[in-house]
Amino acid sequence: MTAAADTIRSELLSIIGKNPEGHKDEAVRTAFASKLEEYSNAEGADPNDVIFAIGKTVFGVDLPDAKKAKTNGSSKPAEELPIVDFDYMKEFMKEVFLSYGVTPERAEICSDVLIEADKRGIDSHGLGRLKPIYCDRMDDGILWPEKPIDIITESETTALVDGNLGLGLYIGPHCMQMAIDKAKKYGVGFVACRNSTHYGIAGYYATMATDQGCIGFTGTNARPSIAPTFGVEPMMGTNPLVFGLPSTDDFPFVIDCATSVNQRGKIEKYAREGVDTPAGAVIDDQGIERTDTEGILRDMVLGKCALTPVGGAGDKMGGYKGFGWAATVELLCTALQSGPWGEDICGVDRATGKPKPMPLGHFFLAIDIEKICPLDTFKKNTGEFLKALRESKKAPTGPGRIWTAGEPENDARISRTSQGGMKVVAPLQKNMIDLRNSRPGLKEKYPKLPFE
Ligand SMILES: NC(=O)c1ccc[n+]([C@@H]2O[C@H](COP(=O)([O-])OP(=O)(O)OC[C@H]3O[C@@H](n4cnc5c(N)ncnc54)[C@H](O)[C@@H]3O)[C@@H](O)[C@H]2O)c1
Ligand SMILES: O=C(O)C[C@H](O)C(=O)O
Repeated sequence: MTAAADTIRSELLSIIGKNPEGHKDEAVRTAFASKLEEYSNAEGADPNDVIFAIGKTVFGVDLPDAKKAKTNGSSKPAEELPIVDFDYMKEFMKEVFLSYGVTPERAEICSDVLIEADKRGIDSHGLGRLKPIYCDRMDDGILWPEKPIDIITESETTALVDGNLGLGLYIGPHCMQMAIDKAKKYGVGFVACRNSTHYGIAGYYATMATDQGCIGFTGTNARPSIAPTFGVEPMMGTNPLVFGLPSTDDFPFVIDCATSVNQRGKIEKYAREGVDTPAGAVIDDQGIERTDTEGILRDMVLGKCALTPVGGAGDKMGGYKGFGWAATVELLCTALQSGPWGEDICGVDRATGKPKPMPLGHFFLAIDIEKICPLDTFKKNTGEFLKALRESKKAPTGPGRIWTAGEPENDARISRTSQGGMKVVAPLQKNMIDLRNSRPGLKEKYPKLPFE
């Protein structure tokens, strides 16, 4: 949120705070209505801000949707953003990878991992990451578009792989397929990987396993972000710890999330939308909560603030559990691989500010279910339990529905597909235009993008 929007919002809160019965007073109602409209026109105001709901239900001020703020970094409200077809978007991303010299087969898989994030509604890790993360790192020479994948050690059921700082987006699928192939032969397959780079949504790999009748398990480390419980220094990546299990549902059970309250991509998304980071997700070097999104992103690079583990800071809500899971992932990504962690993978030389390589580790485990019990039996057992969870008694205070992991992503896929694709927010439109204008061959292929 911009400082101007923030100030107006504080004024609105102050009107509410100072006038507990203000909604009954015509003068207060008028003042609130005009301030709310001012807020709705301020750059960076959040159209989903609860203040609009308070305005409507308490003060009876119902601004038309189009007035509810400049959204998504654009002067257009969300409903006016262009919807771009997924296939178009995937092809565009593939062309970008090809323009860097990535082979067609690998460019295809890299763009598939990214578009899958957008299809699943994981906006933090799809098109939004093409640039700044992957393209900028290739431009900076800290991540290589094309490198061999070397097998360092291998047995029937295990392997250690070296990605040579190529794109994690093709190294990840390669390693998970190795683990699945081993599982299909011997029951289980475990692949540890070193010298890789950012591999995108971990759930992609768990789903590769479930699609092939396996239980999938994966994790990756990442640039240091999470502080230990009772600490303030970013020591661990946001380190997703992810399981996938097939079921009779139309979608697998996939618990795909970071071991921090918020991951960094989500904070980048808040920045694109111009909104604050929710309190509790970030602390400064004194352990004080921070919500200023832009400042957080800047200071995280310098290691001056940290993300809290799942469960939050301290031990009241069990933050030490998230801390333990994040540490487990970091260990599984470094101990077998003798890989670096912490400042050695922060991506920036903190003395000079220059970008530096960030060799990451991943792990992938696949278990072939048929080697233990019939796949259909397993799916039926999982499906029945998940259905029972969803059908269990709902909290009267909640939305009246229970989801199981993987379901929100399935819902997003259905609704986005039915709307014809994805909304491309203004900052991402700009990134696409920049890439089209700067990458060889793209101007000819894309003289006009769908939103131009
Ligand atoms: N490559 C990396 O370094 C890296 C690091 C961190 C995160 N990530 C990726 O970022 C993505 C988002 O991570 P996140 O931590 O923001 O995830 P999140 O907090 O959005 O949680 C997503 C998970 O929770 C489930 N879920 C969501 N709402 C639910 C509900 N109401 N009830 C039941 N289940 C629910 C989803 O099905 C999903 O499994 C993931 O794909 C993750 O793999 C990648
Ligand atoms: O951005 C990272 O370094 C890891 C991950 O993708 C995240 O968003 O936290």
